[in-house]
Amino acid sequence: MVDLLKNVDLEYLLERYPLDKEINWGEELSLGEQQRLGMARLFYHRPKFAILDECTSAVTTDMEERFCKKVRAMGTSCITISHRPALVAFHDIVLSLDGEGGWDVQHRRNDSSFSTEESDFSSSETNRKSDALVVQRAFMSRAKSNTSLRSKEHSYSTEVIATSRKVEIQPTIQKSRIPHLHCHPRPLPPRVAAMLKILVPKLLDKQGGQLLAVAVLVLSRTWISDRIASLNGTTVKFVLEQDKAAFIRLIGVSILQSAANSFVAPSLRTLTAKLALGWRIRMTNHLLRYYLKRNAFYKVFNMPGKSIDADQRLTLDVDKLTNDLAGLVTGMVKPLVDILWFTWRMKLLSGRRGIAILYAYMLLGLGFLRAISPDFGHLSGQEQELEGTFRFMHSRLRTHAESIAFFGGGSREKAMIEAKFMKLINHSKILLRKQWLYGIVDDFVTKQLPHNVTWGLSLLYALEHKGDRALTSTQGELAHALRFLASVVSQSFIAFGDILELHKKFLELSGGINRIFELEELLRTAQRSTMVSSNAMAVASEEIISFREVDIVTPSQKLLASKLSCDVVPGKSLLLTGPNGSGKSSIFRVLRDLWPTFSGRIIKPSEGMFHVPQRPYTSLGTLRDQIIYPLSREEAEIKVLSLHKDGNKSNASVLLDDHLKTILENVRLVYLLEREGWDSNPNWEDVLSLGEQQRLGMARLFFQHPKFGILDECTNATSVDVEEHLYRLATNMGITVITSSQRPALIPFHALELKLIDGEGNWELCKINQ
Ligand SMILES: Nc1ncnc2c1ncn2[C@@H]1O[C@H](COP(=O)(O)OP(=O)(O)OP(=O)(O)O)[C@@H](O)[C@H]1O
Repeated sequence: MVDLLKNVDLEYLLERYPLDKEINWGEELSLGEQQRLGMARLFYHRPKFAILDECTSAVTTDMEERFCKKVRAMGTSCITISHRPALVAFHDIVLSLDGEGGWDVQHRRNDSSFSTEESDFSSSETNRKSDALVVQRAFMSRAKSNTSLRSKEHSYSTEVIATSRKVEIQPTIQKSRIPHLHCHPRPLPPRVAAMLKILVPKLLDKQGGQLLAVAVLVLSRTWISDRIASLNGTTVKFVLEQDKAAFIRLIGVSILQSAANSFVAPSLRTLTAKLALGWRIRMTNHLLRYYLKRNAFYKVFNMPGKSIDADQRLTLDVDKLTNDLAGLVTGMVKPLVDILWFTWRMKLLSGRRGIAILYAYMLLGLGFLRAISPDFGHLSGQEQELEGTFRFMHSRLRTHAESIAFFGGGSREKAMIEAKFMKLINHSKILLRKQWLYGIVDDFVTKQLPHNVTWGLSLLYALEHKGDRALTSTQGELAHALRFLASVVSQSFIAFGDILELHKKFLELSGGINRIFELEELLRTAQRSTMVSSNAMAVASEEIISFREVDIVTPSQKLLASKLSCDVVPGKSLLLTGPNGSGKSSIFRVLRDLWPTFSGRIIKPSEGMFHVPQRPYTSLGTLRDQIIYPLSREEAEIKVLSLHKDGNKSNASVLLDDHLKTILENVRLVYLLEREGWDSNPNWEDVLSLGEQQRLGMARLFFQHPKFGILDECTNATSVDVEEHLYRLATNMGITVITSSQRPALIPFHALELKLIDGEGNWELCKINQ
């Protein structure tokens, strides 16, 4: 393993992460590091044939050539998909496709030149064909003269104008830095208070009305239960007295009561569901307000050493919590009302002694059950977390379906998904077992044993009852009273059971509340976490992007660039170079406030800066939405109107589409418009190639037309000529760019080069002399 990592220059990962540690590699490794890991995988498997699909586009050309040599030495035959002419030297056949059905195969001759076997390229019929021809020529000229491109690349000289102080690795200093997102978890009571503030901000609103209606319905249900209990006793009395007329009257009353009861129960259920829905809206809106502000979602997902399943918490957990809470309102009000009502009834029937016996039993039972109850809150919190991990495994599979399918990784993924599923199931089984055992004791104490208490109380009542037992009327009265007493006692015990149940529900709820409010607290902290040290500050200026003595530090506290200082003024673009993992994208993350600044000063425009990231992103929506992202159509129309200084809103839509069409022509994607039209809505990530997605990224830049463009290797899947064309366009439009790239062909478009030397803090700023 160590040798494999050495082969791809990743041995430093062993110092950072022990071999057996599970981390979120996708988030913690740079794209180049991930691609090198991919090559390590290839060297490990040593296959006879390998298909390499632009899998080294983010590593330097030198390293790519080194990999090709090693693959050859292993005796592996490759089919390589690439835009880099340098790789032709390692292949015997070149197949070029023009995307219009045309293709061309060239074979290597003995003298290393290539002969065309079959060609379908006619004199440029379409733009795409002419593009393909340019690419093909670039490949062939590279094959003929392997050095010609290099000599072109090296026709620029650089002059060092600033450099970092020599940085030695100082683990103790790095350890003492403050983590990127850090907050102290609060105890449960303040979290409950915060939740109540969100859910019930005032009593007199729609939700307050619903809450009141629930309380009224619960009261009426208790009253109806009491009446039914009383009727129960009265039936026996009338049966004993054989009073037919009274009996029929009683049946009439009973039917009316049953009808009322039928109305109350479903209404209560519906109102409770409405209450839950209302609370879900409030809670979700509250969380979304922080989640999608100032990129808090990024900070939460990129916490070092801790993975927060925010998606699960925002969706299923909030739903469960609000449903449980609404259920708790009836669950809490009902037993409390019941217990008060029936206590009063008990007092009338059996006096203080009866109540004392009843309460003594209840308190003892409650104490006993509390003592033996497992920590259901923690257990159900854990269950929700495991549920979240299981879902996450499936959503990862969906996101990376194509790569996994190419690797044939189905069975490995199955094993991993099954492992997570088993963990969830085992936990659920433990929880079920604990619930079952607790349920037995709970049932015995709250439902079974109370029968004996009822008997005891009935005996007490009968002993104290005065009257002639021989008389039928006395017997009837006694029978009525005893049945009523039995009903009252049993209702009291049901209420008592519900109160004990509440304890269990509270415990379970506390797990949900803790999960949601842990996220809420992190999101709030993320709003404030941009500047960490008191020395650090950000200043807005329209004309410059400047780093003054800024430390670039990863979330896992590794120093990448020490006291970085450099200025980018309009017209003087900056090229950022350095080996994979040296911190090029990290500088952009700090610039965009995704990672906090620990020291120094960053000066940047408050607007007029547009980032095109390394990994392309396609949003949901039409082709139009892709180009204008992140603006909405209305905002884009306003932008175009102001661009054309046209106040006529009815023209906006046509003007916008014309403008976007020109941009598509510029990035050579107009065939997408012909193929898909303006309004189709496919899943763009699936229907566009990586290079097409990258060109769309550049189309976004041209639409935004900012003063500064931050381009993070966002054209490395396009051919060199297209890349040069795109940069020429940006320069002509007056966009000053800060580019992270491994491609020397981009040097002419920049005035400065910032070299990150080793990813250990050292850097060098050079002036490019054209
Ligand atoms: N979220 C993170 N948590 C911890 N470490 C990270 C995180 N993101 C990146 N890193 C580490 O920081 C270092 C710099 O990463 P960065 O993405 O800036 O590299 P890069 O120079 O842009 O590389 P490439 O050329 O491969 O794109 C890498 O070693 C990477 O492993």
